[in-house]
Amino acid sequence: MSSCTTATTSFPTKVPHIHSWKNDVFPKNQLLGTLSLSSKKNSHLGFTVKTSSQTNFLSAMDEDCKLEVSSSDIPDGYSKELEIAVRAVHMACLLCQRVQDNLLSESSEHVHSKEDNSPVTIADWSVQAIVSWVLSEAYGSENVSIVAEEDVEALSKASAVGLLEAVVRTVNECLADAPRFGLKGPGTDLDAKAVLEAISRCSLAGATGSKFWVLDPVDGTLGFVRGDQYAIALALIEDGEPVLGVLGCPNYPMKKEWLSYQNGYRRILSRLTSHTSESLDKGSVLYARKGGGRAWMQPLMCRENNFVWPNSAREIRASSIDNPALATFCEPVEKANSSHSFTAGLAHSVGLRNQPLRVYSMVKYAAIARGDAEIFMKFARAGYKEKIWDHAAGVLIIEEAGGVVTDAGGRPLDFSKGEYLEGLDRVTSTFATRHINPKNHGVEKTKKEGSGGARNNGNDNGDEPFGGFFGPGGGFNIPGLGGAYGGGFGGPKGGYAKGGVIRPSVVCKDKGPCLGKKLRCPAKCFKSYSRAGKGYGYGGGSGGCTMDCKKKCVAYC
Ligand SMILES: Nc1ncnc2c1ncn2[C@@H]1O[C@H](COP(=O)(O)OS(=O)(=O)O)[C@@H](OP(=O)(O)O)[C@H]1O
Ligand SMILES: [Mg+2]
Repeated sequence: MSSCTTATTSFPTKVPHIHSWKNDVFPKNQLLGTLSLSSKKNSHLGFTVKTSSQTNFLSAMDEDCKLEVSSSDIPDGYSKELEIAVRAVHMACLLCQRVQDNLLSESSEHVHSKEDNSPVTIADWSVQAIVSWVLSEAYGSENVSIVAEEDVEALSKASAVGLLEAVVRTVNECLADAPRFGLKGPGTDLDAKAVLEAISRCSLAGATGSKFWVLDPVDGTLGFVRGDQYAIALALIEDGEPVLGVLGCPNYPMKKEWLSYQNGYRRILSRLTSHTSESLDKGSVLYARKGGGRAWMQPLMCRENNFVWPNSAREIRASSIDNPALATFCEPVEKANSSHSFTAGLAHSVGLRNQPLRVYSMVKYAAIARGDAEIFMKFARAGYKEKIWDHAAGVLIIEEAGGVVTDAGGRPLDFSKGEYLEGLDRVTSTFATRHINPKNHGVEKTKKEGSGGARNNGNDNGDEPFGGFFGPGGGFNIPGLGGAYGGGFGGPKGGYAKGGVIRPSVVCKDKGPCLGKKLRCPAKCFKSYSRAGKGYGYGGGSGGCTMDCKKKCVAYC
């Protein structure tokens, strides 16, 4: 019998409640306390981990703690890959925490500029090196294809000798800890050549293969250098679809309530309190594999402890809130990455009332998967092409947690076309929506058709569900999306134009008092947009409403 236990939570009772997030990442009045987290009671004990199928690469040090429990409802595929990926990401989180601590205490000596002016730190290269090294050791470098964000160009220059030394040192410090994560270390330190090789083994060319890993070593580099949220994102893609996703979120705590404690306070408090696996300053690692319908969240381990797989993981579920007024959407912190004014208009038009949750990096995906928010909107500048490593891990985790991820047109994201997400609907945009029963809400149909709200612009009888993401009668209707692109709503017969905006109408198909009744969105629910911002190019009108086809038979804003 396993002697391992799940550590209990240590939470100081007299902690000041502080809402002042750096850069307003979690704005004041943010709902963090008001959204209900729909967590299942399951522990991680149902998760299959077959130690017999693992290679010697996994050290024997935590054999006692491995669970031999099998589970019929979780597919067994990728269990070895998942375990190694989770261990590697935990190790990378520790590396990043160390570098971030140094960064915050030593000024910006460790921050460098890439050609696109985004800051890149020692952590980016070091994480890429260690993940590449770990995967190559596990499978043989010739068998592993990794697509990752960083290259070695800047690091190989004669002028970057000091930088390279710092990366090599960081990599070796981290790998020296490998046994604590149940991974075999290199034995002797890697030299600069080996580190550069590990980094450059990750090539963009691999993105066209049928099976490859995709890594964003530090997603949300801005958040990282500002001492805020960031993520380490590792996914395995097979035949164009993510099959494994692991998201390391070193500043995203296990408990939603802890989000309201400012990062710096959490760090100080945790040093004053006893360390457990859920100390206040500890972040988390989220993971899932395709088809299981389950996603998990683990606390980062304390620095002096050994990592035990898969102890302390708890199942997470996407939110089940279905009232837009209670829902929250996430979006990037930086306006340059996504138009805040556009999303504000869209949010208003669909009845979202809460302040947006602006958070750096793929932690937005973590927030949705954990049920801290319901929707993710990102509308990048025209011409910007989304990269696969900024989405792959998060998409899978959300989907397995019960959410839906599509582009603005309701189509699933396509990871089969190389380094970029090609063919995103019109502008680059992604949506992550809450858990919803597709059959009840008309999503299945729109997904099959390969479109969503915008698809219904061409609806010529006004009878079909609009809104693409969610049909009438439940969930959020997001008709504003189609309208905001200039298409309006409804169609030549079913729609009604006012001020350049076509109002949708719907004939209710739900059995009950509303069956057959025609509902039309009130005109006041719509307003026109000329542009969302320089360079964004969103035109047309926007607006939307919710149709209650179940009980009250009314359409309201
Ligand atoms: N102009 C522009 N538009 C849209 N997206 C861009 C743009 N430039 C960069 N990126 C990519 O966005 C990643 C950061 O996205 P976020 O959603 O985390 O944005 S934000 O940091 O919260 O503002 C960021 O990831 P990292 O580079 O890993 O930080 C980039 O891949
Ligand atoms: Mg990124």
